[in-house]
Amino acid sequence: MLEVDHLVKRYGEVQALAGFDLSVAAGEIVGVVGHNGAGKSTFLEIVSGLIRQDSGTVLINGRPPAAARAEVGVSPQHIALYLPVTVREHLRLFGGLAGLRRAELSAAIDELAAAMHLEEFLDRRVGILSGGQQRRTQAAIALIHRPALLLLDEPTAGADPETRQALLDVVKQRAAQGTAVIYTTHYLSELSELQATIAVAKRGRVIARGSSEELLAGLPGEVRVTFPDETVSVATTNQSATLVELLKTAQKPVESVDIHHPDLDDLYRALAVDHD
Ligand SMILES: Nc1ncnc2c1ncn2[C@@H]1O[C@H](COP(=O)(O)OP(=O)(O)OP(=O)(O)O)[C@@H](O)[C@H]1O
Repeated sequence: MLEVDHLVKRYGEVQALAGFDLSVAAGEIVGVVGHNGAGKSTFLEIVSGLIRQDSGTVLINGRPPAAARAEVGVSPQHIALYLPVTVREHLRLFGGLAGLRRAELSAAIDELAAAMHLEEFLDRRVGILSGGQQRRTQAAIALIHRPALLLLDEPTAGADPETRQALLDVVKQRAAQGTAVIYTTHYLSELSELQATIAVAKRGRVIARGSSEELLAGLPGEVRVTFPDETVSVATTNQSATLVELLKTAQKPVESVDIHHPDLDDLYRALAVDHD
């Protein structure tokens, strides 16, 4: 559905993308993770048709971004809304621009308002909404015309748990209906919940791709057991077996145990070591 081949983009001295490759199938959710400045937003801006690459290709159902705008829904990282305009007017405007007719548009607004918990403030001006409510409005704009490709750039940044869950549920539902989704986030737990394929971006390239289980498998976690006079800490890929062993062989009272499972931070660290 989306084929991205060797994208390169420079901003003066800064090499934002240095050969970025990614493919996404219909119905697939790909979570793009990576340190600040890895090139995630630049990649999404090119796929959205907002900026142009220096070289490389992007094909959305066989067409370049400029010819495929109607098929793409975008929720940018930074809130981009018209403050004096209501939520409903935003959805009407963007739905209308994407070609939805009256009845279709009203039905789409009602459906999204319910799914994203927007009903209560549908007729309020965006300028007086909270940050989380603005986030939900921004995501709803991306979804209103049922795009075949959904680009969500940190859609849950600063969102409360209710907003986050509403968004995750809608994304799962759309993917199940065949929408291809690219989702950038710094929260690996969201990508696990979405059962997303993870693409790790580093310095303008995708350096690893797989499920979170695949990427985290083999990374060591840690088991720490605290005794009255010392703390023993063991790096291990099998935390429960290591803990049982430590407790069995302990010759003194145990004050506390602490198990650390590998997470996104460990993944970042491991990748940094492997690829520097
Ligand atoms: N308009 C611009 N002008 C100059 N440099 C830019 C511009 N946009 C991005 N950059 C630079 O390109 C690099 C990649 O930025 P980008 O925003 O794509 O990273 P990111 O992975 O989305 O980061 P974050 O997680 O912080 O959102 C950074 O070094 C950034 O400073």
